[in-house]
Amino acid sequence: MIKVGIIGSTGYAGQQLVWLLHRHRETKIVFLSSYNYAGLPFSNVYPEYYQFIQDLCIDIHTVEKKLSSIDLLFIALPHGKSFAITKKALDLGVKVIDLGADFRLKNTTTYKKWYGLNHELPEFLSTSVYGLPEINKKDIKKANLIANPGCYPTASILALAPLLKHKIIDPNSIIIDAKSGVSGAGRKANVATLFAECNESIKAYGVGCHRHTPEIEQEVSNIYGQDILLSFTPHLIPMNRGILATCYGSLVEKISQEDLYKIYEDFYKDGYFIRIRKEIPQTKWVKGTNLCDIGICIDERTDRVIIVSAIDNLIKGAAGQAIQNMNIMFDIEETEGLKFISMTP
Ligand SMILES: NC(=O)C1=CN([C@@H]2O[C@H](COP(=O)(O)OP(=O)(O)OC[C@H]3O[C@@H](n4cnc5c(N)ncnc54)[C@H](OP(=O)(O)O)[C@@H]3O)[C@@H](O)[C@H]2O)C=CC1
Ligand SMILES: CC(=O)N[C@@H](CCC(=O)OP(=O)(O)O)C(=O)O
Repeated sequence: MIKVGIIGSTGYAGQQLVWLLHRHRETKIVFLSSYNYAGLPFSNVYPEYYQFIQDLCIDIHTVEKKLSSIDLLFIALPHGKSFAITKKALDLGVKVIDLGADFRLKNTTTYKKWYGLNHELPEFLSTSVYGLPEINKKDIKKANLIANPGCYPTASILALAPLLKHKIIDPNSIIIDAKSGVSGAGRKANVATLFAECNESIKAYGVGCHRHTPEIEQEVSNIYGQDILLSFTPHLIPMNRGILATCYGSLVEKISQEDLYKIYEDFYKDGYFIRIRKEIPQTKWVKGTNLCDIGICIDERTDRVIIVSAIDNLIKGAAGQAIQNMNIMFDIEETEGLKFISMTP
């Protein structure tokens, strides 16, 4: 049994970890922690867990005392809040999976520029691993610290990786147009995600300046083997969960739809969670699952390729991917606790 603790368990991403781990056969939750709800039962915060999860939420000081009783710490806190506890855990030999962004960007100047914070643990960046299993599985196996990818980057990088690995598109032609449900913004009060503000409306935000841009650029540059700059525009959609990323690139030479389909199938042949679809996917097909559905279209008129990927932001975009990483790190079946089909309707 892998003994785990969850910090930030009362947020949307943390709560989703609890939901998934509850039925994971190889883990035991040792503690859940919260900031505002410390001392209260988890099921007071989320009454749907009544009878199933009886743990009290503990505070950060109690977490520190309990670190030596776990094998793995999940952290689901806002940016900039993970540094101190990550160091304490790693010093005690506890592995860490951080669902936030504090260890994703390898360059501290880039982190400062996009997050407005000084990086407090630069010495950990050379060994932290970007936890996208379909790309970095070998490194994840050996890692002690995983930077779990952002939700938009997960959908975007998985959509673009085969095109870049095989140099099928001009790397400077990439445009990503992505949409997210409101749970992507977290549970904290936020005027933009109030029902009356976002229902019956769609808006672009972070246009030209969203902090996931450098994260996507870093990872696609690694895959391509050369620095890439791209355009990324996120949109808020009035639904609870889901991300749809529509990615465009200019072909460097003509390729048939069938050949490109084969390239994608081959690239993801070991990726249980990646489904290369003959149709263009919808978020509904992956809602509540750890799947990423990818649809491919060659636009012969413009010599562009259009790739559409769909994920659930809280599962493949956060908690599910974190558990997939845990499974790989602890050498258990990669799909343990994650084999769901979306619930319809
Ligand atoms: N939502 C999503 O789709 C995704 C989120 N992530 C990342 O996961 C992390 C958590 O996000 P999410 O669950 O959405 O956010 P929420 O706002 O829903 O939850 C944040 C959690 O952090 C705790 N917290 C808030 N402020 C502090 C603080 N100052 N010190 C300690 N704890 C604090 C909260 O505690 P309390 O409840 O007690 O206030 C809560 O448990 C973030 O880094 C986010 O970027 C990554 C991918 C997708
Ligand atoms: C709809 C919405 O607001 N989404 C969030 C993305 C959340 C996420 O995955 O991001 P991090 O883990 O990098 O914070 C946003 O755009 O800020």
